[in-house]
This record gives sequence, C-alpha cells and structure tokens, in this order.
Amino acid sequence: MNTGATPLLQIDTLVKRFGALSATDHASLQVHKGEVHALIGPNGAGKTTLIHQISGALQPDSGRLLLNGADITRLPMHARVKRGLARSYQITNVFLRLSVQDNLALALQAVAGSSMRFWRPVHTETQRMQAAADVAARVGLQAQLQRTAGALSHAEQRQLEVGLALASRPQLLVLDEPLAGMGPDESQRMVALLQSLRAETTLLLVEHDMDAVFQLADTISVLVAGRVIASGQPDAIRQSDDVKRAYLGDEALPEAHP
Ligand SMILES: Nc1ncnc2c1ncn2[C@@H]1O[C@H](COP(=O)(O)OP(=O)(O)OP(=O)(O)O)[C@@H](O)[C@H]1O
Repeated sequence: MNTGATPLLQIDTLVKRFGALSATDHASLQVHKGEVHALIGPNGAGKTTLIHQISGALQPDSGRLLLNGADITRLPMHARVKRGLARSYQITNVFLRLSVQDNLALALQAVAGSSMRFWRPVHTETQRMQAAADVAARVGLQAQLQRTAGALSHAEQRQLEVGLALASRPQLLVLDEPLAGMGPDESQRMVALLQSLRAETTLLLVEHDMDAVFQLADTISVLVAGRVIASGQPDAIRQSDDVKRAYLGDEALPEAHP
C-alpha cells in the first residue's frame, strides 16, 4: 500500500555481516502505515537477522533504519518501543507461572510512566487489571484471564504474546513466525486475529505459511541471500520469475484463488 507518504518504516541499504557471510546484503524496503507487510524467503535468507536489526537486538554494519522518517539505526530497543515499534517475542517475555491477566497487567505497567500511549489511561491497580482484561479480550483470551500462562495451549500462548506486544499500542508490530507450530484451526484463528488488528496497527511479519501470507498481506517482500529481490502486491509476487526461481525446491507459493 504505497500512498506516497513517508513510510512508517524505511530500511535503507542495510548490511549485517557474520564473518565472511553477508546475512543482510544491502537490503532495502519500505513498510507503509496501515498495511500488513510479509517478509518471506527461503531458509537462511536472513529474515530473522533483518528483524533483529529492526527491533534493535542486532546492530547493522552499515545502512539506515528510519521510523516515521526519523533515524533509529543506533537507538536501543527500549527507545524504539517508545517511538511505537513493538516486537512480539516467542514465549521469552511470557511469565509462565503468572496468570494471563497478570502477564498483561505487568506489560501495561512496564509502559506506564513513559510517554507511550496506553491501552487506556491506567492510574490505579483496578484500572490496570481492567485494561489487562480488555487486551486479553482483544486477543481472544477473555475466558483464560485467570489461567497461568504455562497452562495455556501453544496457540493461546502465541495470542498472549501478541497481547503483550499490543500493550504499548505500537504503530508497528513486528511478528516473527506467528503461526509456527500451529495446526490448521489454530492458524486460522491467528490469521483472523491478525486481520482484526489492521485497524489499529501496521504489521510486519515473517512467516513460512504461504497460504496465510497470501491471505493476509497487502505487500510481500522477498528476501534471498540477504537481499530484497522483490517487494509488491501478492499477485505481482506470485507471478515474479525471480521469486519463482528463489522458491524452487523450497516451499511452493500457493496458487491464486479464483
Ligand atoms: N549469530 C550468527 N552468527 C553467524 N551466522 C549467523 C548468525 N545468525 C544468523 N547467521 C547466518 O545468517 C544467515 C541468515 O540467517 P537467518 O536466521 O537470519 O535466516 P532466516 O531467513 O531467518 O532463516 P529461517 O527461515 O531458516 O529461520 C544464515 O546463513 C545463518 O546461518
């Protein structure tokens, strides 16, 4: 979705080397406000490495990252979160012994006191617990409020992670394989949840499930050997010879639905 406006996120000729390997090799792409943008590519293409640089977990060797036109290349992770960038981590920021509500209340507390926008203004413990319940409902966990996170199914834990990332009301939510390890029904539920987030945040996701990617994404960027070889609407990506070549022997791209 290119509106001609300043991109929400601009990745400009980013380079990240591990020894002799360029895991990110002058990668450039733009994520526009309001879109669901999927980053795909064969195994080892450099998707995770790129996501780490966007979140601030890894520093690029050269190139720039701009959020709303401002250079964030050297900003630490927490400063990026303050500017509206959130990344959903797999399990690592879920407290397995705490309830769903307490996990979300802690995430809300973590953003309180900063200049971030809240799910709703949270001043008291009661308000914080209510706000946590609201976020739980947002990600489909309203019936699981009092369950400990460790007792949730894998898919429910992934929903909770999305909720934790939503606590800071991000402008850009970065998701690393949100459907990993899910069965078909669970995947469909997560796809529906991600669809429903469109109105409130821009999504950048790395995902191997091509059916889901082609169902969800407005824009797909294809990374091969650290380079973005194509970026565009799903139909253009599906028809691109470069992309077909890159996927030979790997995951097949789904056929267009009539
Ligand atoms: N910390 C590291 N040190 C050395 N090499 C690394 C490191 N992290 C990643 N790599 C290498 O960089 C390349 C890109 O890896 P990356 O994990 O980013 O790819 P990916 O597209 O996310 O792969 P997958 O789809 O299999 O998860 C790979 O060749 C990988 O072995």
